Amino acid sequence: MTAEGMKRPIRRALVSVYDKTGLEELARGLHTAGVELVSTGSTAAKIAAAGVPVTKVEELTGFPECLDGRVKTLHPRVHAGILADQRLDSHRKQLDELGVRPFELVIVNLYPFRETVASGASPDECVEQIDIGGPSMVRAAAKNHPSVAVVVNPERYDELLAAVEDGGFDLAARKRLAAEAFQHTAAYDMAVANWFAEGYGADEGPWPDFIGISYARKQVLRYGENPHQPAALYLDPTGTGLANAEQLHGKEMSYNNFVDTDAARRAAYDHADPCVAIIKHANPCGIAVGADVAEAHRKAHACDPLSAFGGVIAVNQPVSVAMAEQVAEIFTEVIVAPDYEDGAVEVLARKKNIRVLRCADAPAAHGESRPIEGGLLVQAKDRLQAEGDDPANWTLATGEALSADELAELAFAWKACRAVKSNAILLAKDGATVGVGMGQVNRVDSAKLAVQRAGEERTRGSYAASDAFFPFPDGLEVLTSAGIKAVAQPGGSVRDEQVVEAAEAAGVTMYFTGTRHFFH
Ligand SMILES: NC(=O)c1ncn([C@@H]2O[C@H](COP(=O)(O)O)[C@@H](O)[C@H]2O)c1NC=O
Repeated sequence: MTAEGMKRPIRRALVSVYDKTGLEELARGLHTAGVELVSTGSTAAKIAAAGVPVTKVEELTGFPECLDGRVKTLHPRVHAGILADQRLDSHRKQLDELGVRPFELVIVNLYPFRETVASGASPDECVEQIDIGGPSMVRAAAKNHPSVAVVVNPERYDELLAAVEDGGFDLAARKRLAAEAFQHTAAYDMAVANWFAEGYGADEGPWPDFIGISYARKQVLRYGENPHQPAALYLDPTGTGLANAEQLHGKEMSYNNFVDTDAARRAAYDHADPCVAIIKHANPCGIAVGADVAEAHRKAHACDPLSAFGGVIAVNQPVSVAMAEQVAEIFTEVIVAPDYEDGAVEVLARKKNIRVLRCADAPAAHGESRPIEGGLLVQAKDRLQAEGDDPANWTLATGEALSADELAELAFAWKACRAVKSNAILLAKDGATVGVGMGQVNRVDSAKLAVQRAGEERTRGSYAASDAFFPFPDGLEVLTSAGIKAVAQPGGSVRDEQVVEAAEAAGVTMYFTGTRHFFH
């Protein structure tokens, strides 16, 4: 037998758990298998109440649990029992001399620090929930995995009982458990370190001097952006957002599906009315609002049906059966919505492959980050602001002031433009995009693309938005000569005067928003 396959029988276990899920069954099972149990305060009380013999830690240490539980297991009799390397004659001899008996199993889970912080508890209450003795035992047992098995997750109890009855865990299993244990304490410490950094660290503005990130693998993906790139999806500890969406139907999500679905949600949630965004390669090929989601979808799809083929659809409200019927007619990679009305998923499921996702959370408002070589860029999310994105705060740069309805049309174009990769020029009419020019390295080409996509008829009388100022009049002139009615742009170029003159000469209304929405 290989060393990896060698099992270590479990005779004595140390059990100290905050989360007591499954504890009684576990204790009974261990006892039946002949394992002696040693345990702390209320864990021991619960085991004893279940009629299972248990030794209290304080009987073992000869020292009372004290300081409101701050000191329970922090004792050499406990830690020598966990840390003795049973492969070494010298360690076994020392344990004998000291009268310490070894543990072969440690079962611990930690005080709920993260949950306590999330509950809005006071700093003192949060600090009290920083587990000290628990991580010490977990780390000690994980370090000593050649001799000790460590279990930190109640979901492993069934597996644990099966292993105990089967002669114990082999070394390979103890290594896996040790890896899980160190992940558990590392993620725990990361939460503590972040909390301290945010509250007590040397901040600069809102930026803590340390950001700890812990991710746990959710799934291995078929491949990454391209088939030769291996890829996987990891989850952060928030348990929210797209990465945690529930898949109701369809093929497994791919890397690109996730990227596009993220972009689609970003676009769809900018509008209060029922809104549908259709995304290809992280850019919108249609965004529209409507009286209901079915109408919004028809309008969004009409923007660019050619590009919408194989698109990713996000909706900001539950999908109706009527909308599902429409989507089922079009080849669609993914649809994501906060929910689905009765029967809608069944209609969508007529297409075998379409991935149907339910994600109840709106996209999070907190910061966003982007790794660069050797570092991480972090910024506040580009949300729509009260100023700048509210037409009430815009400045009329030239032309006739728009009516309230017309201004709402221009505001829709402005908001929709935020979801387009820079340089972005977007044309809209009747609460729907009609032409989107995205991702060009100059604004003139983006303008040309938007006009070309909209076509002559739809461009005439449309409402245009530019994600950043026009550095020269040329980009604007592409739009005005194609007949747009009005345009919203941040303003702020050194050549604003020339740009305003060009708009004036064309008889086009121009508003300065004062806010920029670059999106790279
Ligand atoms: N201080 C200690 O020596 C100590 N030893 C174990 N704990 C924790 O106490 C909890 C279990 O305590 P109880 O059995 O009293 O419910 C576990 O979450 C364990 O991680 C401790 N608590 C905090 O550090």
